[in-house]
Amino acid sequence: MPPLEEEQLFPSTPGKIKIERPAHHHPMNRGIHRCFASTFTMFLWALLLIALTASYLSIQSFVDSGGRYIHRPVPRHHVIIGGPHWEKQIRSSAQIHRPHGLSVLVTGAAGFVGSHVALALKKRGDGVVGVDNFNDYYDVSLKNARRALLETNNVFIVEGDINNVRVLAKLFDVVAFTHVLHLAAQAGVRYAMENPHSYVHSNIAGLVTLLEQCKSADPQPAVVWASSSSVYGLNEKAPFSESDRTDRPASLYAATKKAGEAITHTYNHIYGLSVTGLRFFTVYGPWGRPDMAYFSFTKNIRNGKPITIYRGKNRVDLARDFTYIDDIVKGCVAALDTSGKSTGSGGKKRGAAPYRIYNLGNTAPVTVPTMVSLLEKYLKKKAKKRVVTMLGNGDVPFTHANISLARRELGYKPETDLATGLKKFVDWYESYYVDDHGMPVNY
Ligand SMILES: O=C(O)[C@H]1O[C@H](OP(=O)(O)OP(=O)(O)OC[C@H]2O[C@@H](n3ccc(=O)[nH]c3=O)[C@H](O)[C@@H]2O)[C@H](O)[C@@H](O)[C@@H]1O
Repeated sequence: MPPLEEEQLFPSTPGKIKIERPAHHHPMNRGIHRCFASTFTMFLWALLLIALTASYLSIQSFVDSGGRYIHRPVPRHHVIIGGPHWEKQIRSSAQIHRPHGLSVLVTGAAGFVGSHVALALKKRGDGVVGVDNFNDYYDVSLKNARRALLETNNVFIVEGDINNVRVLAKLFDVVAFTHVLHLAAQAGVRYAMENPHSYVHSNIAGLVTLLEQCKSADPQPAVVWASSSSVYGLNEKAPFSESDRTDRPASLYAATKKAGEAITHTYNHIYGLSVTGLRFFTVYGPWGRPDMAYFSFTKNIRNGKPITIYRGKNRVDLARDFTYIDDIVKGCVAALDTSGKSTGSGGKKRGAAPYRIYNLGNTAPVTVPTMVSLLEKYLKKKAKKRVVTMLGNGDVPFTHANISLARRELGYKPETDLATGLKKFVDWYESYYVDDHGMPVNY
């Protein structure tokens, strides 16, 4: 959260109360008036005291709860935003090296999808600047390793939260971004039951802060952002099409993504921002997220630890339309290339701008136990399985994307099946988690 200004913390209400002068100055009136005035003054002081105590308590509880529910950003070193050296790094990172290239601000650039897309854009000659708060939701050293990879490719990641107005304003001061690829978010479906406020902080408040910056920018960038397959919630019609119902989310995570779709629509409608929402379907692959099942199962199987496999109602296996990262990268890049321009500038709309939503899935759901047997095969080790029926934890029984719209309008065509993609993941995992002598390490 940006720091609150002093005026917001201590509203100057007392100074704004106007005390009317009495019309008569009769001594008795004066006595009554003095008595009344001193009672009134005491009353005012009491009010002031109560107001100050209340605002102190509410600030205190805000600060307290903030410390608990918002993931702690873990800076690598003292972060300085601004100054000639910083600006030089940003400009160099944003430099476009091909005709008609893009200049893209990638939020969540140290994340799984963010780091992959940032690299792909840079490699084809686009300008890319990242922003990421490096929070400790999962292993920060993995985020730092992704950052190191990006830095060797001249992609600079600014350490900052998307809720930080000053960081965003500074970035837009230095670079006229043509596009924003907004991937920073609190991810994870079931974790929303443990830490609901972190979802509101990043997926709602952070999104609005970013959109405010985008709408005021001149020129306005086009915005492409990560929604989620989870918005389909209790939808049972398969495969899931973009026009299907999305008003019955099964988790708070899904609800914040659905809210994001509504929020981005208002910025498109009022300010002429070009908006594309991408509904990702369980993205996996090398450099992935350790909180996801395929990743944590790999770790546990390799370390001989048990894994828990959730099962749905009537002992039905859960299934996911697992989508490989390289396919998702192509979908993101195509969405950026076809986004169309925002029409507004400096907060004023000048005409209608595109508002689009696409499924980016694989169209081939696979059950969780099948995913586990593939891992067992590649790791050459049997999993110690614990199967539990898990209801009401935010999970949906299956996901299955209809990708006709993305195929038609983005040329999106997933090419990697789960067996091939998981093999690539396990190969990466086994090369990443080794010591200096090439021996496997537990992390
Ligand atoms: O497609 C999406 O929209 C979402 O995909 C994933 O969410 P999820 O499909 O729940 O991915 P995992 O957490 O990797 O779970 C995959 C499957 O494994 C199951 N699972 C998970 C964890 C576990 O310990 N055991 C287990 O059986 C889950 O119930 C689920 O069916 C991502 O985590 C979300 O960020 C993303 O938005």
